[in-house]
This record gives sequence, C-alpha cells and structure tokens, in this order.
Amino acid sequence: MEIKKVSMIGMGAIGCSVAPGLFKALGNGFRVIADEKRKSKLESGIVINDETYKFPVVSPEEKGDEADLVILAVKYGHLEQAIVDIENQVGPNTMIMSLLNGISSEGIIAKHYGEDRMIYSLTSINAVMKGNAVKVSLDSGEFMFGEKENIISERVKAIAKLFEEAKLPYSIPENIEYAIWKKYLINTSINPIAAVMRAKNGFFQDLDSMKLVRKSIIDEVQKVSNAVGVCLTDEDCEEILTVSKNYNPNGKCSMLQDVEAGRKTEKDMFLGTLIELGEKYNVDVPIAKFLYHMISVVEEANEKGMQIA
Ligand SMILES: NC(=O)C1=CN([C@@H]2O[C@H](COP(=O)(O)OP(=O)(O)OC[C@H]3O[C@@H](n4cnc5c(N)ncnc54)[C@H](OP(=O)(O)O)[C@@H]3O)[C@@H](O)[C@H]2O)C=CC1
Ligand SMILES: CC(C)(CO)C(=O)C(=O)O
Repeated sequence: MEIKKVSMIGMGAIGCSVAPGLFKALGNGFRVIADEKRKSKLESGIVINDETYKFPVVSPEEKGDEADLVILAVKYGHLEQAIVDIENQVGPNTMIMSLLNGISSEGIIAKHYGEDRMIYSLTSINAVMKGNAVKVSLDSGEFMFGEKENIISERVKAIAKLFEEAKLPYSIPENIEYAIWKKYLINTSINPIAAVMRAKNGFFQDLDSMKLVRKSIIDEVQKVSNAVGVCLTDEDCEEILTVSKNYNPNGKCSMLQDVEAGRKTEKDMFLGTLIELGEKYNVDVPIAKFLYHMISVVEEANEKGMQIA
C-alpha cells in the first residue's frame, strides 16, 4: 500500500506543522480542502517558519478525486462542518486521521464515516499561529498514530513511510487509545489553566506551585480513566508534569491562542467530556467544573469586549 494523495482540512497551527513536509513528499498529491473564503487566503500564501507556502487547494464541492488519507486539523467547534466538507475526498479505501486534541473526535468522525476508516492519532507538537504566520519547531514533540486494535497493519506501515518521507517525527505507540488519554492528561492540566491565567508555556516549566494546580485536575482525569477502564497510572500522572519541557517557554497552548484571538475555546472537548464521563460513571470532578465555568467567563468577557486589567 502506498499513499499518493493526502487531503488536509484545517490550515492553522497544527495543519501548517504537517503541510510543508507532506507537500515536499507528495507535490500536488497533497491538497488542502478549503471553501472559497479560506481558499483566497491560502492562495495569497501562508508563512510557516518564515517561508511562504502556496499549497494546492481543493474545494469541498469537487468530486471524483478521492484521497488515500484525509487529515483533520480543525478546532473542535468546526469539526461537524469539517466532517461534511471532507465528504468528496473520502472514497471506498480512504483512511481518516484526526489531529484534534481530546478523546472524542475519532468517535464523532467514525459515526459519519465508519470505525474501519479511522486511524487513531495525536500530536504533542506545540505550534503558534498569528495572522497568516505559523511558528513551529518539529523538535517540540511528535505525531503518534495506530489502529484502534493496536496492530501494525499495512495502513499504519504506509502512513509511517509517508511520515518518514515527509520528515515528520512520529511513533507508533503500543496502545494508541492509552496514548491519547495521556495526551488528554496534558491538555486538561495545561490548556484551561493557561487560558484563564493567560500563562505562556514557561509557567508550566518553571513554577513549582503550578504543579499543585495541575495535580488537582490530573487527579480527576485519573479517576475518570479508572472508571472507563483506561487506568492511567500514578507514574503517568507524575511524568506528565515534566512533559512540556521541550516547548518554547514563550510559546502558547492552543486554548490560550483561542482566547487571545477572541475565538470560542475547545472547553467542551477537554472539560465538557470529562464532566459528562464523570456524570456517567459517578465520579466527582469539581475542579473540571470550576475550570469549565472559568473558561465560560473568559469567553463571555471576550464576546462583550471586556479587557483583562
Ligand atoms: N496549536 C497547538 O500547539 C496544538 C493544537 N492541537 C489541536 O489541534 C487542533 C487544531 O488546533 P490549531 O491548529 O491550534 O487550530 P487553529 O485555530 O490554529 O487552526 C484551525 C484551522 O482550521 C480552519 N478550519 C476550520 N474549519 C474549516 C473548514 N470547514 N474548512 C477548512 N478549514 C477550516 C481554520 O480556519 P479559520 O481560521 O478560517 O476558521 C483554521 O485555519 C485542535 O484540536 C487543537 O487542540 C494539538 C496539539 C498542539
Ligand atoms: C502543545 C500542547 C500540549 C500544549 O498544551 C497542546 O496540545 C495544545 O497547545 O493544545
């Protein structure tokens, strides 16, 4: 199996981390799915690490040229529309990979296109987008992917080959669902706190007191993981506290970028999901609820144009 055509939806911080490598590896076999408005922005060029790129664009309406692999890199609030927009790129053998954070996007996409198409994935790379410019260091993390059943299938091997050719750092974890939960532990204990405090990555690297704040939500995620049967260990919870050390201290997590850009955040994907699972499995998650409400305040203040002092 060889991957010759990849279509990607979502050319923000993460999409732009993957796109240059895939474009170099595949040439016009790499396409960005974009409607008219986004297409004209992309055609005027997108600046990634100071280099301007003009990627081939395909409209959601264009039919008859399906991709071998479709990659989604939109925010959670845009997922439903993106699922509709990728439709003409999905043929009988197309694989679908979601780089969205959180533990829920694969299940949502699978409801529309079927579980058998899904390749489970995550990225630990930290990228920042401002206007049409993205800064990313591929050394800050990697991409992880695998089959839900954790077999090294021909599909997984083909994606690994593609990522090698594209010079994108990757690994295939022993258990992809577990790896996605570990990433969820990172995000639930960094993103909402960073968004409320307007804290750059450095706050999560150099402040001992921040560890205590993070531990309170980490504890809730661990309890919920036990209830659903994923069972994150105490070692995972400790390890996660140091995992952000490779990030640029002046960099910002994606939720802080949302708040600063005046966008709605992914609070439902991170905290809403935890609250729902807590209710379902009878696990108390008061810190998740508190953070959820704090983010709602930040979003409402943004909407009403109220400034932080
Ligand atoms: N930034 C980071 O460091 C990391 C982010 N993530 C996760 O990756 C996902 C993407 O985040 P990030 O890249 O930061 O998000 P961004 O907001 O930077 O980028 C999302 C992009 O998707 C585009 N988009 C949305 N809907 C569509 C659509 N229907 N068709 C075409 N384009 C669309 C947006 O365009 P427009 O602006 O025009 O709406 C935007 O350019 C999130 O789930 C995030 O949590 C994971 C790891 C790290
Ligand atoms: C890079 C990292 C882990 C920072 O929290 C992230 O996933 C994000 O920004 O959403």
